[in-house]
Amino acid sequence: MGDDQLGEALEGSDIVIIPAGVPRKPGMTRDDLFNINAGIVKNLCTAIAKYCPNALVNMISNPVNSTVPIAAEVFKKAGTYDEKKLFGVTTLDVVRAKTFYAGKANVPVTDVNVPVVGGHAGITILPLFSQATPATNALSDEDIKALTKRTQDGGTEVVEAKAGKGSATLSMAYAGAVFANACLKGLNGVPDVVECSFVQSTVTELPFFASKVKLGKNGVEEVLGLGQLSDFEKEGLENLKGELKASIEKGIKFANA
Ligand SMILES: NC(=O)c1ccc[n+]([C@@H]2O[C@H](COP(=O)([O-])OP(=O)(O)OC[C@H]3O[C@@H](n4cnc5c(N)ncnc54)[C@H](O)[C@@H]3O)[C@@H](O)[C@H]2O)c1
Ligand SMILES: O=C(O)C[C@H](O)C(=O)O
Repeated sequence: MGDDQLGEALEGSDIVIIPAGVPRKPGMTRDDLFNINAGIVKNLCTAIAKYCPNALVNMISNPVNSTVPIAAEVFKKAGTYDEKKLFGVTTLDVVRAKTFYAGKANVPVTDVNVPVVGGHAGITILPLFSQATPATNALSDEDIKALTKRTQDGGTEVVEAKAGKGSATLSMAYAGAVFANACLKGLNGVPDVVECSFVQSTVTELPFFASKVKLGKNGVEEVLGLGQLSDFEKEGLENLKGELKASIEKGIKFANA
């Protein structure tokens, strides 16, 4: 298997999920994967532009905060870019936020929803527990801070537990399936399909940002706003912008070098 078979694998695809590349080892940040994964993603996106330019792309390969902008630049150069069709998969952050919230609030996880906005690395992952449903009074400010930190560090926790044998795989498979299924539902005209994703955005001044996105027959139907934030979340939002901006710019620069 290799580049020779890419055309055959991609032709006719409505959706392409990209999990290719190296995972972190303990002590690494997602950005430490940039040097290897940026080239892999660039190569795959060049092939997507050639063989299935209309497909929705679900980007899983890290660092997502940079690989999504790389993909956008590759598609722009090829003349195939459609901002409605490019998604950074941040569903695992939502899965984690839901799980940790359900445990602390003592509610069934299947009933829980928590939007997670920003990006997909460290402090750029911003769970909005003030908007979690079902609402609860059982959580103190300290609890919210701890849940936020655990959500932000969830990937690192797994990488450390696996001690050099990779990163989250089964939970990512679940999250990847949830997100791809939502995309397929949207393509098939199912109404009101909403998931968080890292997409081209005007929600903040940053060109890419994760927030709730309504999915439809052409991919993104609407990028939804942030809603009411708590003071803690407002502070988190301001604090993440510098790192997220730098990661986005790094991807754009790489793709145009
Ligand atoms: N977005 C997320 O939430 C999330 C979650 C988990 C993992 N990840 C990322 O997904 C990526 C893969 O992680 P993993 O744990 O599955 O790693 P893995 O090593 O288990 O799998 C990576 C796969 O990529 C393939 N690959 C390597 N180079 C390739 C190339 N040039 N072209 C095509 N395929 C290639 C390998 O053969 C392997 O099958 C990593 O970058 C990881 O950080 C992201
Ligand atoms: O943490 C990682 O390196 C993999 C992935 O991004 C995750 O959140 O589990």
